[in-house]
Amino acid sequence: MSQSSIVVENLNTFYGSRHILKNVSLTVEPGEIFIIMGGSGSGKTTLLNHLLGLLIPTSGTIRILGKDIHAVSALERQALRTRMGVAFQSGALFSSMSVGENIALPLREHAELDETTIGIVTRLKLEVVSLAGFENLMPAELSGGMIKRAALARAIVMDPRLLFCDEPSAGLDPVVASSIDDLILRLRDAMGMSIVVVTHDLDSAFKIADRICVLDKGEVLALDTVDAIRRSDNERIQNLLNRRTEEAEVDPDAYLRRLMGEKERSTRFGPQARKGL
Ligand SMILES: Nc1ncnc2c1ncn2[C@@H]1O[C@H](COP(=O)(O)OP(=O)(O)OP(=O)(O)O)[C@@H](O)[C@H]1O
Repeated sequence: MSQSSIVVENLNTFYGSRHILKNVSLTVEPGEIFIIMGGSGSGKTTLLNHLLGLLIPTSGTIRILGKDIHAVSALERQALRTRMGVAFQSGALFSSMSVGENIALPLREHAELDETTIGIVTRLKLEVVSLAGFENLMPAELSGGMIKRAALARAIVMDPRLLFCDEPSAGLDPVVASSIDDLILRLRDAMGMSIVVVTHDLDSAFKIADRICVLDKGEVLALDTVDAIRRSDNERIQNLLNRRTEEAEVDPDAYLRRLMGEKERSTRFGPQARKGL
């Protein structure tokens, strides 16, 4: 069997005396789309920062592409990072540079390529994310969805073996969010890299995930396939899934009844209804 792209073993993190990540162990396999989910404050960003080598664990190990990210030399760590692409939630494009310049930046910093080749690679990657012809626009001229696409183009410009996406559909309307999901699936199929996605968006997670890691208060509550997570009878997982239902589905009649001070009659959100999720 081929080597896992990421292996995390017994990761513990403290912020001061607060135990934030508790004995987290997981693997991410080659070509897998691996989702990290969990409620606010559950530790998703902290875990992502660990996978990127930006935080030092209190205890435990993190192996990226076979290397312990904190045991290697600074030079090796730098080399590892060039094999990892990151698309940040905000896009994190430089506002003073055109879209094309933003995407070319990693090539200029890390690859020894002439300007013609940099231009070709940049335009190729823009094409991959359906932004061909937009290279001369400035980030401020892009829509929210286009910013996410440009951020993905920059993240893949070095042909990474690992791609990390932080809340790729945050702030987008459902149609645009779904097109970003499709793009993530397409990137994995075309480039074969492992993709780690941090998201709050359950629909997106269910659509693109091979496996989902559910964090709860810094612990791995579940780590399994989409089907297994959906079928889980673990109450905490069901609560997490149902939170989405309650937020997403506002029953206007029930709302009015509540405002009128009537007792809830509808069983729509009752325990039986939840089981049908
Ligand atoms: N630099 C820090 N110093 C102290 N505590 C922190 C720090 N960063 C995060 N925390 C705490 O660690 C816990 C986990 O935070 P984290 O940002 O990883 O959660 P999250 O799941 O990404 O949340 P969200 O979805 O709201 O972004 C939270 O209780 C948070 O308050």
